[in-house]
Amino acid sequence: MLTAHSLTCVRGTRPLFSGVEFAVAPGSWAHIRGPNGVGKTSLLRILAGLAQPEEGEVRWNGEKIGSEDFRRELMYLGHRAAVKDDLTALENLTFSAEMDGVAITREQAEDALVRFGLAGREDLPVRFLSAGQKRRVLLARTVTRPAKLWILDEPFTALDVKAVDFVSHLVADHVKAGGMAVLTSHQAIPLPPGQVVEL
Ligand SMILES: Nc1ncnc2c1ncn2[C@@H]1O[C@H](COP(=O)(O)OP(=O)(O)OP(=O)(O)O)[C@@H](O)[C@H]1O
Repeated sequence: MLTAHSLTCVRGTRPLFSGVEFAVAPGSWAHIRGPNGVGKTSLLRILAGLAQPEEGEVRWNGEKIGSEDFRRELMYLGHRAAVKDDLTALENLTFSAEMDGVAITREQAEDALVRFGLAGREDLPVRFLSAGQKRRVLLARTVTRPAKLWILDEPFTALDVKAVDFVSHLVADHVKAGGMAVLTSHQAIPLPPGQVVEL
Protein backbone atom coordinates (compact mmCIF):
# COMPACT_ATOMS: atom_id res chain seq x y z
CA MET A 1 0.00 0.00 0.00
CA LEU A 2 1.23 3.49 -0.90
CA THR A 3 0.33 6.29 1.49
CA ALA A 4 0.91 10.03 1.19
CA HIS A 5 1.01 11.86 4.51
CA SER A 6 0.43 15.58 4.62
CA LEU A 7 2.61 16.35 1.60
CA THR A 8 3.68 19.92 0.99
CA CYS A 9 5.62 20.92 -2.12
CA VAL A 10 7.47 24.15 -2.85
CA ARG A 11 9.19 24.76 -6.19
CA GLY A 12 11.62 27.65 -6.25
CA THR A 13 9.94 30.06 -3.89
CA ARG A 14 6.44 29.06 -4.95
CA PRO A 15 4.27 26.85 -2.74
CA LEU A 16 2.47 24.39 -5.01
CA PHE A 17 0.34 22.28 -2.68
CA SER A 18 0.10 21.38 0.98
CA GLY A 19 -1.56 18.79 3.19
CA VAL A 20 -2.01 16.24 0.41
CA GLU A 21 -3.13 12.94 1.93
CA PHE A 22 -4.27 9.77 0.24
CA ALA A 23 -3.72 6.03 0.15
CA VAL A 24 -3.63 3.58 -2.73
CA ALA A 25 -4.31 0.01 -1.62
CA PRO A 26 -3.74 -3.13 -3.69
CA GLY A 27 -6.44 -3.42 -6.37
CA SER A 28 -7.05 0.33 -6.54
CA TRP A 29 -5.84 3.39 -8.41
CA ALA A 30 -5.78 7.15 -8.03
CA HIS A 31 -6.27 9.90 -10.60
CA ILE A 32 -4.28 13.04 -9.80
CA ARG A 33 -6.09 15.99 -11.34
CA GLY A 34 -5.68 19.73 -11.57
CA PRO A 35 -4.88 22.61 -13.92
CA ASN A 36 -1.53 23.11 -15.72
CA GLY A 37 1.26 23.99 -13.36
CA VAL A 38 -0.56 23.04 -10.15
CA GLY A 39 2.07 20.41 -9.30
CA LYS A 40 0.84 17.02 -10.57
CA THR A 41 4.20 16.00 -12.03
CA SER A 42 5.92 17.30 -8.90
CA LEU A 43 3.61 15.13 -6.77
CA LEU A 44 4.27 12.02 -8.87
CA ARG A 45 8.03 12.59 -8.59
CA ILE A 46 7.67 12.84 -4.82
CA LEU A 47 5.59 9.63 -4.75
CA ALA A 48 8.29 7.88 -6.79
CA GLY A 49 11.04 9.11 -4.47
CA LEU A 50 12.63 11.26 -7.19
CA ALA A 51 11.98 14.53 -5.37
CA GLN A 52 11.62 15.46 -1.71
CA PRO A 53 8.51 17.10 -0.25
CA GLU A 54 8.95 20.27 1.77
CA GLU A 55 6.93 18.57 4.50
CA GLY A 56 5.24 15.22 4.92
CA GLU A 57 6.19 11.71 3.96
CA VAL A 58 5.42 8.95 1.48
CA ARG A 59 5.24 5.40 2.83
CA TRP A 60 5.23 2.03 1.14
CA ASN A 61 3.66 -0.67 3.32
CA GLY A 62 4.12 1.60 6.30
CA GLU A 63 7.83 2.32 5.76
CA LYS A 64 9.29 5.56 4.39
CA ILE A 65 9.96 5.03 0.66
CA GLY A 66 13.47 4.42 -0.58
CA SER A 67 13.91 0.77 0.26
CA GLU A 68 15.14 -1.77 -2.25
CA ASP A 69 11.70 -3.41 -2.02
CA PHE A 70 9.99 -0.16 -3.02
CA ARG A 71 12.30 0.42 -5.99
CA ARG A 72 11.71 -3.13 -7.18
CA GLU A 73 7.94 -2.74 -6.99
CA LEU A 74 7.82 0.69 -8.65
CA MET A 75 7.31 1.44 -12.32
CA TYR A 76 7.55 5.19 -12.86
CA LEU A 77 6.99 6.47 -16.38
CA GLY A 78 7.54 10.20 -16.57
CA HIS A 79 5.85 12.94 -18.49
CA ARG A 80 8.64 13.68 -20.94
CA ALA A 81 9.01 10.56 -23.07
CA ALA A 82 12.06 9.09 -21.39
CA VAL A 83 13.29 7.19 -24.42
CA LYS A 84 16.69 7.57 -26.00
CA ASP A 85 16.41 8.97 -29.51
CA ASP A 86 19.57 7.33 -30.86
CA LEU A 87 18.61 3.84 -29.75
CA THR A 88 16.07 1.70 -31.58
CA ALA A 89 12.74 0.84 -29.97
CA LEU A 90 14.08 -2.62 -29.21
CA GLU A 91 17.32 -1.28 -27.72
CA ASN A 92 15.37 1.20 -25.61
CA LEU A 93 13.30 -1.58 -24.13
CA THR A 94 16.21 -3.94 -23.41
CA PHE A 95 18.32 -1.05 -22.08
CA SER A 96 15.63 0.13 -19.66
CA ALA A 97 15.05 -3.46 -18.49
CA GLU A 98 18.79 -3.78 -17.85
CA MET A 99 18.75 -0.53 -15.88
CA ASP A 100 15.91 -2.00 -13.82
CA GLY A 101 17.99 -5.09 -13.17
CA VAL A 102 15.72 -7.34 -15.25
CA ALA A 103 17.09 -9.39 -18.13
CA ILE A 104 14.71 -9.68 -21.08
CA THR A 105 15.29 -11.55 -24.31
CA ARG A 106 15.04 -10.00 -27.76
CA GLU A 107 11.87 -12.06 -28.27
CA GLN A 108 10.25 -10.66 -25.11
CA ALA A 109 11.09 -7.12 -26.17
CA GLU A 110 9.77 -7.77 -29.67
CA ASP A 111 6.54 -9.26 -28.31
CA ALA A 112 6.02 -6.22 -26.10
CA LEU A 113 6.56 -3.84 -29.02
CA VAL A 114 4.18 -5.84 -31.22
CA ARG A 115 1.53 -5.68 -28.47
CA PHE A 116 1.96 -1.91 -28.50
CA GLY A 117 1.38 -1.77 -32.25
CA LEU A 118 5.03 -1.24 -33.17
CA ALA A 119 5.52 -4.26 -35.43
CA GLY A 120 7.98 -3.31 -38.18
CA ARG A 121 9.30 -0.35 -36.15
CA GLU A 122 11.44 -2.33 -33.70
CA ASP A 123 14.80 -1.60 -35.32
CA LEU A 124 14.28 2.05 -36.16
CA PRO A 125 16.07 4.69 -34.07
CA VAL A 126 13.40 6.24 -31.92
CA ARG A 127 14.05 9.72 -33.33
CA PHE A 128 12.29 8.53 -36.51
CA LEU A 129 9.13 7.57 -34.61
CA SER A 130 6.07 9.76 -34.14
CA ALA A 131 5.22 11.22 -30.72
CA GLY A 132 2.56 8.58 -30.13
CA GLN A 133 4.90 5.78 -31.20
CA LYS A 134 7.58 7.07 -28.82
CA ARG A 135 5.06 7.02 -26.00
CA ARG A 136 4.18 3.44 -26.93
CA VAL A 137 7.86 2.45 -26.65
CA LEU A 138 7.91 3.98 -23.17
CA LEU A 139 4.67 2.28 -22.11
CA ALA A 140 5.84 -1.10 -23.43
CA ARG A 141 7.96 -1.26 -20.27
CA THR A 142 4.79 -2.07 -18.34
CA VAL A 143 4.71 -5.54 -19.92
CA THR A 144 8.44 -6.32 -19.79
CA ARG A 145 8.95 -5.61 -16.11
CA PRO A 146 6.61 -6.72 -13.35
CA ALA A 147 5.92 -4.06 -10.72
CA LYS A 148 3.10 -3.72 -8.19
CA LEU A 149 2.93 0.08 -8.29
CA TRP A 150 2.60 1.96 -11.56
CA ILE A 151 3.09 5.72 -11.45
CA LEU A 152 2.26 7.07 -14.89
CA ASP A 153 2.48 10.75 -15.79
CA GLU A 154 0.10 11.60 -18.64
CA PRO A 155 0.25 8.10 -20.14
CA PHE A 156 -2.38 8.89 -22.79
CA THR A 157 -0.67 11.95 -24.26
CA ALA A 158 -0.23 11.63 -28.04
CA LEU A 159 -1.91 8.22 -28.18
CA ASP A 160 -4.60 7.49 -30.75
CA VAL A 161 -8.04 6.20 -29.73
CA LYS A 162 -7.09 2.53 -30.11
CA ALA A 163 -3.92 2.93 -28.07
CA VAL A 164 -5.80 4.82 -25.32
CA ASP A 165 -8.19 1.88 -25.15
CA PHE A 166 -5.33 -0.63 -25.06
CA VAL A 167 -3.43 1.20 -22.31
CA SER A 168 -6.63 1.69 -20.28
CA HIS A 169 -7.30 -2.05 -20.39
CA LEU A 170 -3.70 -2.73 -19.41
CA VAL A 171 -4.03 -0.51 -16.34
CA ALA A 172 -7.47 -1.94 -15.50
CA ASP A 173 -6.10 -5.52 -15.71
CA HIS A 174 -3.11 -4.54 -13.56
CA VAL A 175 -5.43 -3.13 -10.89
CA LYS A 176 -7.84 -6.07 -11.14
CA ALA A 177 -4.90 -8.40 -10.51
CA GLY A 178 -4.17 -6.61 -7.22
CA GLY A 179 -1.77 -3.98 -8.57
CA MET A 180 -1.83 -0.26 -7.80
CA ALA A 181 -1.69 2.72 -10.11
CA VAL A 182 -1.37 6.49 -9.78
CA LEU A 183 -2.04 8.43 -12.97
CA THR A 184 -2.27 11.99 -14.14
CA SER A 185 -4.38 12.88 -17.12
CA HIS A 186 -6.19 15.97 -18.30
CA GLN A 187 -8.74 13.72 -19.98
CA ALA A 188 -11.29 11.47 -18.32
CA ILE A 189 -9.64 8.09 -17.85
CA PRO A 190 -11.63 5.21 -19.29
CA LEU A 191 -11.16 2.96 -16.26
CA PRO A 192 -13.49 1.66 -13.55
CA PRO A 193 -13.88 4.46 -10.99
CA GLY A 194 -10.81 5.20 -8.91
CA GLN A 195 -9.97 7.73 -6.27
CA VAL A 196 -9.66 11.33 -7.45
CA VAL A 197 -6.99 13.52 -5.85
CA GLU A 198 -7.65 17.12 -6.85
CA LEU A 199 -4.70 19.51 -6.53
N1 LIG B 1 12.85 22.45 -10.28
C1 LIG B 1 11.97 23.45 -10.36
N2 LIG B 1 12.29 24.73 -10.02
C2 LIG B 1 11.39 25.73 -10.08
N3 LIG B 1 10.12 25.54 -10.47
C3 LIG B 1 9.75 24.31 -10.81
C4 LIG B 1 10.63 23.19 -10.79
N4 LIG B 1 9.95 22.08 -11.18
C5 LIG B 1 8.70 22.50 -11.45
N5 LIG B 1 8.57 23.82 -11.23
C6 LIG B 1 7.36 24.63 -11.37
O1 LIG B 1 6.37 24.03 -10.56
C7 LIG B 1 5.08 24.19 -11.16
C8 LIG B 1 4.40 22.85 -11.21
O2 LIG B 1 5.00 22.03 -12.20
P1 LIG B 1 4.44 20.58 -12.52
O3 LIG B 1 5.17 20.09 -13.72
O4 LIG B 1 4.49 19.75 -11.29
O5 LIG B 1 2.91 20.89 -12.86
P2 LIG B 1 1.76 20.01 -13.52
O6 LIG B 1 0.55 20.15 -12.65
O7 LIG B 1 2.24 18.62 -13.74
O8 LIG B 1 1.53 20.74 -14.89
P3 LIG B 1 0.99 20.25 -16.34
O9 LIG B 1 -0.47 19.95 -16.18
O10 LIG B 1 1.21 21.44 -17.20
O11 LIG B 1 1.81 19.06 -16.74
C9 LIG B 1 5.32 24.82 -12.51
O12 LIG B 1 5.02 26.19 -12.42
C10 LIG B 1 6.80 24.60 -12.77
O13 LIG B 1 7.36 25.63 -13.54
